[in-house]
Amino acid sequence: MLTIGEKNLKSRLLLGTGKYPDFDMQKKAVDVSETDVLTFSVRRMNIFEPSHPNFLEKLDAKKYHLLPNTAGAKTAEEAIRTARLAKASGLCDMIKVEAIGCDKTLLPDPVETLKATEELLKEGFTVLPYTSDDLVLARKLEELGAHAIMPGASPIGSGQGILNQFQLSLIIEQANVPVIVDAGIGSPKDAAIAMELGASGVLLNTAVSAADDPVKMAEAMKYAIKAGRLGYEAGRIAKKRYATASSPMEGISV
Ligand SMILES: CC(=O)[C@@H](O)[C@H](O)COP(=O)(O)O
Repeated sequence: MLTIGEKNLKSRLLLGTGKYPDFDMQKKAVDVSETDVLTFSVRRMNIFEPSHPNFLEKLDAKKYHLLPNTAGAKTAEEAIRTARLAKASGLCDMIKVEAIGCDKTLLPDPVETLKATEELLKEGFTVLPYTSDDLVLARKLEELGAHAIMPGASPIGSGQGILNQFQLSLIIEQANVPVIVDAGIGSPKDAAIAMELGASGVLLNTAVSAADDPVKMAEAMKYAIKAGRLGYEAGRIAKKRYATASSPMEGISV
């Protein structure tokens, strides 16, 4: 069980809702993933225009914890405004803070992320900031009261997987709130590695929505995250420089 703020989640997979070939495919992939949390960009939702297309329309939104995100924001002010809009529309009091500092890499702006997180926490939101894999920044976000830390594995939508396992593992080791690896996951292997490192969960979108078969990939991600978590809990063996026989001969008289 994963707990973020007051939400208890059965699944450790948090899924994005954008970029699917169509809404039927999106629904099938979401169903098979068994996720509890769906994230979506508030700016793309037409939340106050029910007649406009809404990319959650095929999903039974009541079955999920909705995690609106502030994608498109570059400043704390924009992120805060977007979060308030999501709350005012009655969608949810959880928010994924995304304040982008670089158009090419979509890497987060640390200063604006901190500012937005601080303000939204004061306003009573459950705040999950998307951050770089920087240990000190992660710690500062936690000190502010962030309910989870979401370090990127690699740039959003790049599918490059985890670029710096060392940095991620430092964040995981020191955090006292859930660490959700967010962005850049390319394959089930990447998701399993994140979980084996001890992450509390994985948030991903493109790896599923842009896969040749999004439904199959959603299922693969579900199993990879479960397998990674089990492996982490089971405790892997230590790496050794030289071989140790799997069937030791000591004590056996031939
Ligand atoms: C949907 C969402 O929140 C993305 O911004 C998120 O960071 C996922 O990134 P990937 O598409 O790389 O999985």
